[in-house]
Amino acid sequence: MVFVATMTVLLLYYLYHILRYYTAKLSTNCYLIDYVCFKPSPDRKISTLTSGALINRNKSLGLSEYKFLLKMIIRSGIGEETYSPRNILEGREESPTIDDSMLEMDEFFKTSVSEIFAKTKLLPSEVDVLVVSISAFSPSPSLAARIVQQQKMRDDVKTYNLSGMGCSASLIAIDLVNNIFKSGKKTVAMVVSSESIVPNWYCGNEKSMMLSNILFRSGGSVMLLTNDPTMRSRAKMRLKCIVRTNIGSQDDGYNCVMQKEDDTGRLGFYLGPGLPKAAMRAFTKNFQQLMPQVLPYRELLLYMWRIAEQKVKKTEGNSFSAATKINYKSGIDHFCLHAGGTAVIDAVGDALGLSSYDDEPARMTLFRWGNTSASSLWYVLGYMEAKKRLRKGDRVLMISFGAGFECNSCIWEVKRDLGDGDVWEDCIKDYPPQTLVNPFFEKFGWVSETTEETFSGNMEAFRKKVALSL
Ligand SMILES: CC(C)(COP(=O)(O)OP(=O)(O)OC[C@H]1O[C@@H](n2cnc3c(N)ncnc32)[C@H](O)[C@@H]1OP(=O)(O)O)[C@@H](O)C(=O)NCCC(=O)NCCSC(=O)CC(=O)O
Repeated sequence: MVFVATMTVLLLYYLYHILRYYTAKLSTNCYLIDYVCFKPSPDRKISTLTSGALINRNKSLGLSEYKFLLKMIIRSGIGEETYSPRNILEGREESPTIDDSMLEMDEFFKTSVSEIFAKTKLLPSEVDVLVVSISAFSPSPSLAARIVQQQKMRDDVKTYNLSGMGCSASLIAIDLVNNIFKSGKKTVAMVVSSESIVPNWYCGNEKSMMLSNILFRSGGSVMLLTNDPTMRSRAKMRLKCIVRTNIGSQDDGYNCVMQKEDDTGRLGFYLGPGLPKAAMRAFTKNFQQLMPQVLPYRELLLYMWRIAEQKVKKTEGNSFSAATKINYKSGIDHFCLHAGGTAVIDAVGDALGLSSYDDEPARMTLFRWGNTSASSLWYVLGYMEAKKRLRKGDRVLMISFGAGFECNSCIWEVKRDLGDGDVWEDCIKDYPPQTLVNPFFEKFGWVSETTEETFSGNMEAFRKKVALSL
């Protein structure tokens, strides 16, 4: 009798631990419950005419800078409907205040954070972990604390505030959450990603710093994630793997994106001409690590064979040129690329042999929203969803780049057919448009034909003509 009782207790004890082990294992998955992107109000749109007036306010620009800006704007892949902070629209870009920066953040927080709770029917009090990734505005108390205050979150919520980590910070935040989830304790995490444009509008005339004014626009995204297996039927996607690469030990990688002052002391973001090359180097390294987790064995063997062949024959090129015949689409269904700029999208697209269908979500995001930095990936994903491209079982590759220089990528598995329109709802039927040409050339094309002699070097007369074109 005693023996049977002892054996039963022992059996129950082992069963309990086996059950706990498997429950904990199940709770280490990372599920994306839902996400929302921010759509600022229509009065914040920055059209060709508003941009023209904005450029004309910068008295430090000479004819060569006007020509550069015109060329860049025409080639940027950015359309007429992106959003700017209010201080810039009000003509106060040279003297931003903390209140201006807070206003830009608050409009996003108050709309999108509230929206995700309404959408998921979760409560702010159910959030255990909050990670905010906003790179270039880091006030005290932190922006994470501001969200806790606005949403009246629990006093044991664990907050993390990632700053200075650039456009790739949203995947860095996901990586952080994924690592927290590995503890096995059931957790709900919220990631809030955006960028602050207000304090970083560049009012000088250094070309590599003016470029950021053309590319970066206001936006933001909020994601709710969990490792709780009881919530997995509600989840949109499950994280399969995430790979992070940092080439900051190499000077050109470290220096190619940098917040700095120009020679006259004007603050801004420097985007070096070497950025696309650094991005490709980081991407090559990142992808080498990601590939074994993505490609089917046949493609993987083919890839390794090609690399070996290249080494034996001592032919030039990176792992992508070695692997030109590799079919990446055999392991990935959708390519969610950071909408950082046309050169970056082109480079990744060429390396992976992507079709115009594959890179359409990134190009359309750049056109409609501009480079919204850390949040841009989620607008790209939103485009895929609004187009009803994401089907149960599909794999989505997200690739992001950011200051550091970092390339971070991950694979998501779609858990059910998705078709939420979110911020694309009212316009998705118009995309892709017939042309991505913006009206800058039509309005200001004459600038490229202008020489110093045309205005006898009189920039005031030149600016007056620009004003008349508005
Ligand atoms: C700016 C562009 C749209 C221009 O397109 P083009 O097809 O015209 O490009 P191009 O290379 O022929 O360049 C045209 C002219 O611009 C000049 N030029 C190009 N890039 C420049 C730069 N960064 N600084 C200064 N000049 C630059 C070239 O020398 C050339 O000059 P000339 O005419 O005299 O020969 C593209 O180059 C682009 O998308 N670049 C990458 C943008 C970028 O850095 N995005 C990432 C943002 S950072 C990010 O997203 C992450 C983060 O911040 O963390």
